[in-house]
Amino acid sequence: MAVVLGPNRYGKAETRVVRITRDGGVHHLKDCNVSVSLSGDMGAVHRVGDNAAVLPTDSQKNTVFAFARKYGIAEIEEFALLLARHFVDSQPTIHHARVEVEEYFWDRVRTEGATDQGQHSFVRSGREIRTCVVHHDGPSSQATIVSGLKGLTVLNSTGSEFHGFIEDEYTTLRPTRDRVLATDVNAAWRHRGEHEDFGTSYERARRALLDAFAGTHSLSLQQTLYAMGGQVLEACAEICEIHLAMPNKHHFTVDLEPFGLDNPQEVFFAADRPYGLIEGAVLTDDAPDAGFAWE
Ligand SMILES: O=c1[nH]c(=O)c2[nH]c(=O)[nH]c2[nH]1
Repeated sequence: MAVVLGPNRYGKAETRVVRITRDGGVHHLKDCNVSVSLSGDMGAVHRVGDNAAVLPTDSQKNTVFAFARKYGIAEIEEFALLLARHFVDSQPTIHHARVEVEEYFWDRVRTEGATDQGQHSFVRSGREIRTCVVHHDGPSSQATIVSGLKGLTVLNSTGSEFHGFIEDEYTTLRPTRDRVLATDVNAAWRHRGEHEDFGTSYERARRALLDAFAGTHSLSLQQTLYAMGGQVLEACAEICEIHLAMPNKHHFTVDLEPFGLDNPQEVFFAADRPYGLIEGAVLTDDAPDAGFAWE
């Protein structure tokens, strides 16, 4: 029996980089978490510890900071592409780069009455986290770009039903015609190509997700998921595939009868676990092959 090296990759995970751009007294903040993962001619380092082909993860981290200084961070997809291309194109032993970036939003602090407030004071936003994953494997092939978001928490206080499901000997769930539907939207969408306005595209996709969540009278979270994915694809011609993972954040109507009280859908127990986890992909029928986009 012979032992061989299987798929492998390595890189610096979670470089936290904050880029401040000074526009006179007005500052702009970009707060990111960058994870680099490289692969290539890594047989010798695994077999005999020969590091000649290895670009240290420490250098990868330094590159993230240096690029943030040299080029700034506009859209996270552009920054990820810049890094991915740099690692593959500058190092003959590196054949593939995966760069993942998370962006954390900050809002300006604005104080009543003061005119110069908010120019350099920020409060971490309660918004979702914006994400992207870029793969690049050399000048001959197109990079793949997946954008997305995590933790977009939404709730419909009515307009949701769940009935008609299988009832077996273990079923206790009662069918309902009116329930609270809440979820944390985790979504990742694949762009058809490289040349996008990623900022506008992100806002359009996010808007479509929210519009579809609010606008769908839901018979199941699965139906809502499909409607949300479909609306993103309809609103954004530059996107060909979307993956969604949505926990069903159950809100159980509390039985207040022991206290002589009714509860006409007003008081809920918001359980945090266990939760139903609904996952699915929606794509256009002409979506090109995904390649390694989802790896
Ligand atoms: O929208 C739902 N989908 C399910 O599959 C499910 N299962 C469950 O217990 N509640 C729900 N709700």
